[in-house]
Amino acid sequence: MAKRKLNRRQRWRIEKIQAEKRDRANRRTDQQEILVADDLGDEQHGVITAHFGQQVEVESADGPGAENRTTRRCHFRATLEQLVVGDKVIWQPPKSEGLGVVVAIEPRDTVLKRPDMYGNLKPVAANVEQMLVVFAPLPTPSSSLLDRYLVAAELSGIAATLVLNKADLIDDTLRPFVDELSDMYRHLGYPVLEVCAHQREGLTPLHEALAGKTSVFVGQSGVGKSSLINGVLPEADLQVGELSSNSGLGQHTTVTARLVHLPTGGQLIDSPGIREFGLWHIGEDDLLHGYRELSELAGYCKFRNCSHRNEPGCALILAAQNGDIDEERLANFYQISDTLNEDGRERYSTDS
Ligand SMILES: Nc1nc2c(ncn2[C@@H]2O[C@H](COP(=O)(O)OP(=O)(O)OP(=O)(O)O)[C@@H](O)[C@H]2O)c(=O)[nH]1
Ligand SMILES: [Zn+2]
Repeated sequence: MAKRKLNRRQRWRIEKIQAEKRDRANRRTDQQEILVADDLGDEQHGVITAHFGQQVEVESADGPGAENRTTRRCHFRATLEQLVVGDKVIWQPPKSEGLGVVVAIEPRDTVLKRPDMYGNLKPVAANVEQMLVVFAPLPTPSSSLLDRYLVAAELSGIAATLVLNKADLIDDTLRPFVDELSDMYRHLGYPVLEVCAHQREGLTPLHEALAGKTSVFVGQSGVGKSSLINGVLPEADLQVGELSSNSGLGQHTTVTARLVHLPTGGQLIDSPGIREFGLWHIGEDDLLHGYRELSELAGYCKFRNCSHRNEPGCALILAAQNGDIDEERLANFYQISDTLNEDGRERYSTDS
């Protein structure tokens, strides 16, 4: 059969496909070289402190204090589930020059997830112990939005602390409103700290709350998360600041998370993806479990399948009528529940 002459466009397409094939083959060889190499040292424990596509940064510590910490770039075995910042891992250093290899992930205590661009839930951080939910007099706080973060924290098994920033803006008119809001959450057992990132006031209790734990800051855009993070981080550790400066205008362009150490001994994990953390994957039953005072009562409803909307003998409605629980929380529960679509996914992020 006579060979058909290809036009320029067709030749370009074929060259592109061949280049992609070569690229894939090179990547495979690269991986094989890493995995079959027997020039790796003993297994060590480490924590993922940053993720860069095909590589991660792993930190190991020989003892307490920054002087005992070392970080090393590593590849990871292709068979591992997706590694995220905060993951505790087993890795092997190279015997000579080069990259280490992460060979196993230790079971995660907690995991924060969010949907990727295709809507599939992907982990973004692991082993977070504390969520600092930031709010401020401006933008005007919404208890429904705060509840969303708190529910997400409860359902992830992460302790939550509320941080009221921009205390300098609380005048006599605003004071009763923010106090009422803070008291509602304090009564539920959530600590509420009042701080001012601009005047660096109230930072001592914040440092104390951060000490010895792995924390994340979450909250609506503009409440001052970047300002607070810069306030608690030492000068030398401004990587988080660099990340957050991308989102200073509300544009979350950087997706890489990073774990940094605080002078107080705690750790902070930060990324724009974590800051937008929301109720991505919950159904109505889960939602109730995220409301600590409501879920406790639900067992006392007259009907086992009570929807807690208008049934006689609903323990939640009765408690709200008697003033035993805050009506605002019940109203928020209804409102969030209404935004859950049929397959149990929240249609709106906490950033909306
Ligand atoms: N008055 C006052 N303004 C503050 C304070 N802290 C932060 N701000 C201001 O609030 C605005 C938003 O602060 P950011 O730190 O960028 O807020 P953010 O929550 O990180 O915002 P995103 O990056 O969009 O999520 C900036 O103009 C800050 O200067 C404060 O304590 N008092
Ligand atoms: Zn009920």
